[in-house]
Amino acid sequence: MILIRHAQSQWNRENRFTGWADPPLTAAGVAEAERARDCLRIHGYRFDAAYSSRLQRAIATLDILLARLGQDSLPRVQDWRLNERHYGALQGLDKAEATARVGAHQVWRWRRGYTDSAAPLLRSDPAHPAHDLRYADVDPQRLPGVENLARTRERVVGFWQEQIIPRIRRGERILISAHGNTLRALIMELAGMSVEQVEQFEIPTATPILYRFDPAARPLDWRYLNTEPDARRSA
Ligand SMILES: O=C(O)[C@H](O)COP(=O)(O)O
Repeated sequence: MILIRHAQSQWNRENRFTGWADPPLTAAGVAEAERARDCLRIHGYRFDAAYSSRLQRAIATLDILLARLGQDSLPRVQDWRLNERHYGALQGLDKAEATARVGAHQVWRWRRGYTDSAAPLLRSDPAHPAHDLRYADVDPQRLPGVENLARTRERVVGFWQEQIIPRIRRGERILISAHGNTLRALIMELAGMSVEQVEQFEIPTATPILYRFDPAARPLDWRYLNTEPDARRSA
């Protein structure tokens, strides 16, 4: 299985809290995704199933990866449970401005703390996902106005058990394009990380992670694939 955090988005570049907001990739992000795709192509990766969140930065990253792997026609599933952790009222704020206002430690707790979360978006707020038609098929009670990493982990693990484990048991090769915090939560679960470990764990954009499993879908190990042009052949 290959996991990948989407390439640089407009709000990554502007250093703004993003969560379920939906900025596009930047030109640098497109180039980053193309480097990841070349890395997968050189190693001959092919996939039986492809998943992303419902946010365009993850969908576009997946499309770029599949296009030149000759897998344009592979069906893609967009599952809301792969969306980034919902950042509540922080969404859209500049991370540096937030740091100036409340201090680096508080901002770190919001971003990396396992149980911390910011103020929620109210259900009456038009920006709450319950008003977004893209989630019209989801039970509105399940749509968050803010999440900590623990809550994010619950929905990602639900997705994992329902969608991915049966495929791995059938020997299928899976590609998942998602987000920094959903992948932190998923790898915490698969690798058995402690809360202290996951709080220190960062995932770079557009860097493929190769995850291996035994036939019973028990995780064996994982590593990053090196996308630097000179390193690709020997990775
Ligand atoms: O949602 C965001 O702002 C980013 O995708 C991830 O942000 P983080 O590094 O602050 O968790």
